[in-house]
Amino acid sequence: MPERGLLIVFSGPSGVGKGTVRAKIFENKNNFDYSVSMTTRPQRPGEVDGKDYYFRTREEFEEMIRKGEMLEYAEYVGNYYGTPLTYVNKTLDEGKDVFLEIEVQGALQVKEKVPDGVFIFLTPPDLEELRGRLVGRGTDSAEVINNRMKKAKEEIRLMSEYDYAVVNDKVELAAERVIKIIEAEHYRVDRVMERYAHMIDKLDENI
Ligand SMILES: Nc1nc2c(ncn2[C@@H]2O[C@H](COP(=O)(O)OP(=O)(O)O)[C@@H](O)[C@H]2O)c(=O)[nH]1
Ligand SMILES: Nc1ncnc2c1ncn2[C@@H]1O[C@H](COP(=O)(O)OP(=O)(O)O)[C@@H](O)[C@H]1O
Repeated sequence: MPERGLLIVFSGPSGVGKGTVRAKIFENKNNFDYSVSMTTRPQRPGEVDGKDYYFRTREEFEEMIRKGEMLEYAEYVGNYYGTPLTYVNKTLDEGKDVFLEIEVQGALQVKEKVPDGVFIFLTPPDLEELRGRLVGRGTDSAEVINNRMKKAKEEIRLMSEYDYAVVNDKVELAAERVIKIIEAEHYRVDRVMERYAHMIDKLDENI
């Protein structure tokens, strides 16, 4: 059996740049896979079903919840978003790290279930900059942007629940910081001791 991979949870308020930083991270070859989320929100132009999200109806989504097929899910600005469990488990079992990009409520559910996950919060340098990015992206109406800003403030308050906070001042820098965190997590002493249990277990032997 290969060593189980790490579950990496990457969150931050809407518009902070999660998608952009994630794309930068995945430009490099890494030993982690992206878990494609399921959502009931309408598909945006350019988005591909099965790549950006699995776009599903509310009925289909609720059926998955009923069957216990979601690692976590949340309702966010009127739509469901969630992480299908099968892919995550299969990939971790193969020894690969899995990267989840999810909002805060979902991240807190994962923390309950997988306490040894790596929880990384992406934060904007300031709130004016965050609003500017949401406006600049041009995908949401003024009303939706106001809702997202309100939500963003609640989310930033929950930053303290995470293990790491990365400021997204520059995309390249933020991506580099995340990659370094993941690398370092592999060398945490508790993880290494587990990996090298075959050696630790022999310390009392006369070798
Ligand atoms: N809990 C949870 N949140 C998710 C999941 N997938 C995406 N999200 C979050 O849902 C929020 C809204 O996503 P989206 O509609 O794509 O908007 P955007 O991230 O602002 O472009 C973001 O904070 C996403 O990170 C998921 O599987 N579970
Ligand atoms: N470091 C950054 N500096 C300036 N603009 C950024 C930065 N990171 C992301 N953006 C821009 O901010 C907007 C929101 O980014 P996006 O990745 O869609 O955010 P999220 O996935 O967190 O909602 C996009 O237009 C993106 O190009």
